[in-house]
Amino acid sequence: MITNLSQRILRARGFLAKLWTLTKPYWFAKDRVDISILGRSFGVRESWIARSLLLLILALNVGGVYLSKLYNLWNGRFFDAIQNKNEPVFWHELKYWAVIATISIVMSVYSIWIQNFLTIRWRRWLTAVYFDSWLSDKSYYKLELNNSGTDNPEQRIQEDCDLFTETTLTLFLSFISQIFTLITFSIILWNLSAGITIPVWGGIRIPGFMMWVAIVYAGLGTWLTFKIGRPLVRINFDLQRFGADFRYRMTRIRDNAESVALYRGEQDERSGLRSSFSRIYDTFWLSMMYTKRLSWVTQLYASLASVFPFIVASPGYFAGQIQLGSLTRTADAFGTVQGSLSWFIAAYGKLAEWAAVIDRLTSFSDAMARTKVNDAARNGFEREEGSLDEIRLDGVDVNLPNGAPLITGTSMTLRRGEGVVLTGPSGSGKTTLFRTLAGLWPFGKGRVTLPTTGRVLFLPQKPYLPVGTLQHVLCYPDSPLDHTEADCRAALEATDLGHLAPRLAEADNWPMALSQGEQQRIGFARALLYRPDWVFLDEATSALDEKTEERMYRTLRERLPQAGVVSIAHKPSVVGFHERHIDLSPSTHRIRAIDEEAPGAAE
Ligand SMILES: Nc1ncnc2c1ncn2[C@@H]1O[C@H](COP(=O)(O)OP(=O)(O)OP(=O)(O)O)[C@@H](O)[C@H]1O
Repeated sequence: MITNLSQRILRARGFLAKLWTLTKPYWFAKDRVDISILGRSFGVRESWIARSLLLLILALNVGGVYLSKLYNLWNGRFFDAIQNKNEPVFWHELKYWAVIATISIVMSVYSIWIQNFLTIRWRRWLTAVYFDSWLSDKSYYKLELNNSGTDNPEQRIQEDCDLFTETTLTLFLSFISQIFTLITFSIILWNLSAGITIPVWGGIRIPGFMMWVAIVYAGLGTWLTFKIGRPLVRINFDLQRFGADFRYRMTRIRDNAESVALYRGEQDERSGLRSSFSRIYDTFWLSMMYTKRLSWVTQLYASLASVFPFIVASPGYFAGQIQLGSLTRTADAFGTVQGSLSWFIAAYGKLAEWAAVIDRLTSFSDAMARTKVNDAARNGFEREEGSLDEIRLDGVDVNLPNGAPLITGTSMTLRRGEGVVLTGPSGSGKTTLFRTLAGLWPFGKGRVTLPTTGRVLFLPQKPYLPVGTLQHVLCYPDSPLDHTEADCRAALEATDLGHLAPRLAEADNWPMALSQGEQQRIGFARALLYRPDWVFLDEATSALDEKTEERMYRTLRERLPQAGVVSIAHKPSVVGFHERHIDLSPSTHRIRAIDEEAPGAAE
C-alpha cells in the first residue's frame, strides 16, 4: 500500500496528477477501524467515515449558503422598513435576524469541529503511510546512503503531512462553498440588476449588468494577484526547507551535546546557526517584498469592493428606480458574488503554501520510490538463501558508491557456533563488509549466501539507545514486553551492569547517562536477551579494559554456544576469543580476504 503510493506518485506527471495520487488513497482506503456507538462496537472502513464526515460538512456549508440567501432577503426588508420608518416591521425583522444568526453560529461551530475531526483522522492516516514507507526496506538508511537530496524527512512527515491535510480540506471546502454561494447569489444579483439602468445615451439596460461587472472586477483582480504573487510558491518552499535545516542543526547539537561541550565548539555552532538562519532571514525578506506587492493589490481590491457596487448601482437609486433595501441587497449580493469569484485572490497565500507542501511531499515519495527501484537495480550482489548454519561469500567484490573497488575477490565461509575475527587496517572495508552481510550495502558483486531463518544481531561500536526506560533500551530491538524484569536483571548482572538493575523502569537520556563502556556492555546484555543465531560485533569492546572485554566475550560464548560470532577488531586481545582469524589487508593494489584456517577458500 505504502510503496504503492510512492510508486504511483513517481509515475504521476504534473501538479494535478500528483495532487490526486496523494489525495485519493485516503478516500478509498480499505483499512477498517472500530467505532463505538451507544456502547456497541462496529468495524467500519476509514474511507467511509471520511466520506460521511465530508458529506456532513458539505451539507452544513450548503445550509450556510441558504442562510446567507435568507439574510440577503432579510437585508432588503430590514432597510426598506428603515426607509419607510416602519417600526413594527423593524423589530419583527430584528427577531427574524436573531433566529438566522443563532442557527448560523451553531452550524459554523459544528462545521469547524467536524472539519478538524476529519483533518486529524486524515493526517493520522497519511503520517502513518509516510513513516511506514520511510521505515520499510530500510529507506531511512538508503536515502542517506544514496545522498538522495531529500532534506529533513522528519519535517516532511510531521509538518508537511499536517499542512497538506489541513490545507487541502480547507481549500476544497471553501472552494465548494464558494461555488454554491456563487450560483445562489448570481441568480439574486442577476434579478436585482434588472432594475438598474446605466445612465449613458439616455439609459441602457444590460441584462445581469451587476453580474458582468462582478465578473470583470474579480477577473482583473485574479489576474493581477497571479502575476504578482507567483514567486511566493518557490519562496514558501524554500522557507520551509531552510526552517527545517535550522531546526536540524540544533537537534544535532543536542544529540551531540557532550562532544560539542568538550570541543568547546559553541563558536563554530553559533556561526553555523547564524548562517543557517541568515538563509531564512534573506528568504523571508523576499517573501515580505512579494507579500507587500501582493498586499497592495489585495487591499486596494478589497477596499474598492465595499463601495464599488454602491457606485455602480447608485444611479438607479437616485433616479428612484430602486428602493434603499434593493440597493443594500444589490451591494450585499455583489459583494458575495465578487467574493466567490475572488476566491483565488483570498486563497492565494494558502494556495502557494499548499503547492510547496505538495511538491515537498511528492518529491519525498519520489525519492523513496527511486531508492527502492534503484537499490534493486543497482544491487549487484546475488543473494542466495542458505541454511541457518552457514554464511558464505563467493567471489565477492565490495565497491564504494562511486564504483571504486574496496574489497575484491573475497570468498569465505562462516559457520554457526564458531568465532571468527576480521582484522585489517583502518579504512580497509571491514564495516562495509558487515553492511554487505546485513543487506545494507548495494555496491558490489558476487554471491552472498545468507540464512533466511534465525535471528541476527549487529553490535556496533556505539550501540543505539532508543528513547525510553532502561528496560526498553536493553530489550531493543525486541519489545520490552518480550522479556521479564528478572531476565533483564540477569542480563545486566552477567554484563557487570548489576548496579543499573534498580533503574530498569526509569526513563533517562541514556546515551548521556551511561559511559561508553557501559553502553557497549548494554550491547552484550542485549545479545544475551535477544539470543541471536548470529552476532556481528564491530569493535564492540573498543571502550572496555582487557579484563572486562574478556569477561564479555566469555559470557557471550558460554551463554550462546550455538551462535556464530563474527567480530571486527583492531585490538589484538580480541583475536584470542575466536577460533578463526581473517585478515583484510592490502595486497599490492587490492584488498583481499585471507582465511587463515582455510587458505583455499580465499581467492
Ligand atoms: N557511505 C559511504 N560513502 C562513501 N564512502 C564510504 C561510505 N562508507 C564507507 N566509505 C569508505 O569506505 C572505506 C571503508 O570504510 P569502512 O568503514 O568499511 O572501513 P573499516 O575497515 O571498518 O575502517 P575502521 O577500521 O577505521 O573502522 C573508507 O575509505 C570509507 O571512507
